[in-house]
Amino acid sequence: MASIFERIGGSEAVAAVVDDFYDRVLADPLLSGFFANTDMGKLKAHQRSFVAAALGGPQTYRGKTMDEAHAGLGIQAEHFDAVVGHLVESLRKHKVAEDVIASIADALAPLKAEIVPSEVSA
Ligand code: HEM
Repeated sequence: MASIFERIGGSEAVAAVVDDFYDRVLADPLLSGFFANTDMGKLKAHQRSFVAAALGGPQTYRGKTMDEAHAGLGIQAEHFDAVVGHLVESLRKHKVAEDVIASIADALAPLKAEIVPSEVSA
């Protein structure tokens, strides 16, 4: 059974999706502010890491946990959903099949709880 990575079309197709996704996130006024102080190299790495998480690829990232990396940034559910929405649009643009897109969205869903702080009432 082909991996999601293979079903998208391998590294070239994935690179094209990452570029398109990156442009969409930066062009979205809801999201661009989060990355205002992030340099471009780091931002590219961020989008690759996001796509890698979506593809369930080998976990090569050895940095902070997702909740440590995003603590204090004020990321809300709507921001997480908007980022996932841009990825879905990029995948559609590159003619990825809808069932593959659905698997990708499923793979990202569990990260939402780590990245969006829960609303704990004081
Ligand atoms: C599956 C979802 C995501 C993954 C896998 C992911 C991954 C990462 C990683 C690996 C880092 C770097 C941590 C470090 O410096 O050690 C990071 C930082 C960051 N992430 Fe995410 N992220 C995700 C979702 C989001 C979302 C939804 C937003 C905002 C809308 C966001 C905004 C940021 C920002 C602003 C930083 C700090 C960048 C900087 O250092 O300037 N991330 N993320």
